[in-house]
Amino acid sequence: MFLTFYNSLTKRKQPFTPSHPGRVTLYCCGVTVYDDCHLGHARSYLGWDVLRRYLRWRGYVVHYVQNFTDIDDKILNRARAEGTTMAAISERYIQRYFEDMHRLNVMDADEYPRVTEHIEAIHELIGQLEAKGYAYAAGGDVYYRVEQFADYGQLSGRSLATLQAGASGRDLAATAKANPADFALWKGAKPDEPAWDSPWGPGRPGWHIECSAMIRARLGATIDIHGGGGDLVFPHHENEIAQSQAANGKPLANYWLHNGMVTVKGEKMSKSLGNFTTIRDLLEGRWPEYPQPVDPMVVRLFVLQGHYRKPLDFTKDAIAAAINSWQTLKAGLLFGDHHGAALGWSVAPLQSSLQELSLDNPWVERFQTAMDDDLNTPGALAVLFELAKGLQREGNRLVHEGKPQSRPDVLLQQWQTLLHLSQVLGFEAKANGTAGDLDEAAIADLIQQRQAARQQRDFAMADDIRDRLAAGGITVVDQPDGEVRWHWQ
Ligand SMILES: Nc1ncnc2c1ncn2[C@@H]1O[C@H](COP(=O)(O)OP(=O)(O)OP(=O)(O)O)[C@@H](O)[C@H]1O
Ligand SMILES: [Zn+2]
Repeated sequence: MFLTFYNSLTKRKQPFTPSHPGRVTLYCCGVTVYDDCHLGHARSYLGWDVLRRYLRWRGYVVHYVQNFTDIDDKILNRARAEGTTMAAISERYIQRYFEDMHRLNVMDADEYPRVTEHIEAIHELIGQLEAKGYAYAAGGDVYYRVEQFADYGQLSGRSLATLQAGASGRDLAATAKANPADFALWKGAKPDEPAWDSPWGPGRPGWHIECSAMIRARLGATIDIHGGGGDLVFPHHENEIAQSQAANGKPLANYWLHNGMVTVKGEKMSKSLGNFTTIRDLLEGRWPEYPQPVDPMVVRLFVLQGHYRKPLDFTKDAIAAAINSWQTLKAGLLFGDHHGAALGWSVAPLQSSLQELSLDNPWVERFQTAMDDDLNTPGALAVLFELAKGLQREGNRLVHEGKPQSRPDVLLQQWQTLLHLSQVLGFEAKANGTAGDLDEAAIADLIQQRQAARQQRDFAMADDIRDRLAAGGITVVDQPDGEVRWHWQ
């Protein structure tokens, strides 16, 4: 079995071979830090988190770098609106980025370079491009001369001729560009804007140059994998390639991976369209469609139930389905906590390492086959759900019939397999203390409210309360005699 990725550069699935055996260099474009992250961002970084976890699980040492764009018009506008500095805005949203990602159990990157820390490296790169004839200064700006780079369009498939035909005369008139397809490497300072000194006069870097400079500074000329959202293919990634390859004389990345968009009614979720839901609003019960706290693992499940390259529509139904699925998976993950003692297990949950799990374990094999196939997380999750459902059935037998069908050691192995494989996808269940957890008084209260709603034939309200209980891990069972029982899932 070998690992394959769909490479956007070659437009086909390819076996993965890193430049140095056993080691992987990975760079993913990071956020522009002017506001809270929405679910589109969550998808992107959850996706790369799983890529990274999976590479590690496959035995690679991964060096993962993700930038923060901390120089940008949007940050500047926000700073102006709040009467503060770009640095203060960036700092705030970098901290909030970490809070959000930690809640989603996204592992920290090895390095988080910022543009403001790489001004020198950017100057050096622009200087080299200029010396090689790929860049020219004009009107206080510096532009990349696209015509000079024969491979322009290799990633996006857009030819220079089409780009030129599509560019309006206005583009050219508004700047000092020689050709409408050229793009800014350095933007001359405008009055009242933060500016950095440079050999071309004061100003600030264009957007694309930052990634080329940071990749070279932190990871070298050629990296194994470059990731980012599909919306970045053109112009951002095309321009990264043009800059890096022209300056270094080597390819920028051997594999390009792009995630599909989170959409709302078919449109990309984005700040500019105003159709976004932030991660924290969803987790903290402020999404009007589902005004209850959502477990961060539900977000992870919502994302991973789709293949990373496909669009993913954010709807109430999709979240409700993920809530249900998480209850199943969580019950499986907590099987040992709930039933281990009754089964006479003495082994602490994660004591056995993966190596100790039998290699011909069919679940591990199926999981790996799915993930090796361009990170087929829906396929991998199907394996986890099969395990979780089997354990849940056995838990019920144990509770209701006094003993399970399978031997306790077989169940132990299944449970440990489930824990291990879930961790590869970043799923962890806590027995207590998750956002949705309720204490017994609150449960009794909600059950009473549900009964009252049912008596008033307000079934929508009754269902909402049952969902709220389910989100807290409680199953409500209506007895034929009208009694209501509940149990932890
Ligand atoms: N709706 C989305 N679905 C999936 N990925 C997204 C979505 N929106 C942004 N991303 C990805 O998140 C990463 C960070 O994006 P960035 O900070 O540039 O946001 P953006 O695209 O400007 O978003 P917005 O337009 O909402 O501000 C990029 O890789 C981008 O492709
Ligand atoms: Zn980038």
